[in-house]
Amino acid sequence: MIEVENLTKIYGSSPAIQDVSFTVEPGEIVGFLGPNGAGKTTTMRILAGYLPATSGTARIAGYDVHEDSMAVRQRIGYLPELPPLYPDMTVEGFLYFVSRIKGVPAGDRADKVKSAIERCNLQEKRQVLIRKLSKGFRQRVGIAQAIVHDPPALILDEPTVGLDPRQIIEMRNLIKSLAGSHTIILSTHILPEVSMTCSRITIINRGKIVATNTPENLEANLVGGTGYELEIEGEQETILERLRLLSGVSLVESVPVSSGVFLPENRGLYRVVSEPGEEIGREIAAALVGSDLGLYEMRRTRASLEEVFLRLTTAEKINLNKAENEAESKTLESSESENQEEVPDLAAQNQTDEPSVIVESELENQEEVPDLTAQNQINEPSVVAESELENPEVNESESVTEELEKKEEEG
Ligand SMILES: Nc1ncnc2c1ncn2[C@@H]1O[C@H](COP(=O)(O)OP(=O)(O)OP(=O)(O)O)[C@@H](O)[C@H]1O
Repeated sequence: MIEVENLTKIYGSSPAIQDVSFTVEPGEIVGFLGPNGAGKTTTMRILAGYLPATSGTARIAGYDVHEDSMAVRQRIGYLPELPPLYPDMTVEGFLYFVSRIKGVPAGDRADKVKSAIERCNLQEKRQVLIRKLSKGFRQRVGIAQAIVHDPPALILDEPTVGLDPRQIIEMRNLIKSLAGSHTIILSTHILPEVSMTCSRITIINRGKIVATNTPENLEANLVGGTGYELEIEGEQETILERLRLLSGVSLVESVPVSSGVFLPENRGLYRVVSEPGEEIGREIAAALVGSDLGLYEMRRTRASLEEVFLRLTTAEKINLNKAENEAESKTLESSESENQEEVPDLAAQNQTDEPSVIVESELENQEEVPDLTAQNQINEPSVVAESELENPEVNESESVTEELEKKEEEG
């Protein structure tokens, strides 16, 4: 449904995104995750047809976002970081307005608006002026305007930004409820956002895709092998020796006991990591249970998604061993190149041999087209005067008034 290939955008001489490639399958929610300034908004705006790429292609439902921008806009709902709301309209009035400029036939508008209001749980705010709504409700109106024409694809840029924890949960549930019937790409810099809502994650850092996978696979792949933490009674050297003899084992070490944790005499903590792809749980248990060594605890460990994200976006070394971590934090001045070696090159698949990059001389003027007025241009060019495109803020109230007057005339 969404296919992005080698997308590059250069502002001046600085690339905001470089050779970005990913796909979103029909009905899927993909999280586009990255730290501030990684290039998420740039990518979202290119996908929504509001910003031309310097090179590369993006297609939605088979239509090129640049070449077939009108066809694309009819098939997407876009929630920008700052939703384009008209504060002097009521929720319902605004959604009617949007449905009309998005080309919903007059006879279908009432049903579409009602459905968007219900899906976004806005019934009680139907007649309330948008400027009187809380941030959370405004955000819901932002989603409602994105889905009111029932587009197959949704592009949501930081949909929970500025919401309180309860509103965030509501917003996540709303987004999840839209999956299946819509294909969704959701950008965020908040990790729990993607792990709770998305079936797949694409991680972007400094304008480049560094990983794309399910949350589970990201966790598993990055660690390489599977880790186990063990509490064993016996002589340390004997234990280490026996564990090292097991096949498929890449690392065996003793783990210092954290302060505040008490272990009886002659008992210690150990960590065993398998070779990539090896499953060694059975062998460990078989080697210890019934032997002269006492196995008191055995726990499988994995890197958390948070560790994966940090590793991919800061090139920090994942180290599951707390003691090593503490020691290492003192000597974190390890060279950048060393760190880079430790980050798996998951992005390699996205890189071409000859990245073609065209520097644009003129940057901003072709991009700052506001959402609603741009839609107007497509479907009903007469609704918004050209001057509004140049100065949307000044003319916003004018166009709203015009719209309200028209609505009054209509009925
Ligand atoms: N209009 C612009 N002109 C010049 N540089 C820009 C422009 N918009 C974005 N950039 C730069 O491009 C890079 C990517 O910005 P972008 O807004 O896409 O990142 P982001 O991941 O959405 O960040 P955030 O999470 O902070 O919103 C940043 O370095 C930013 O400073």
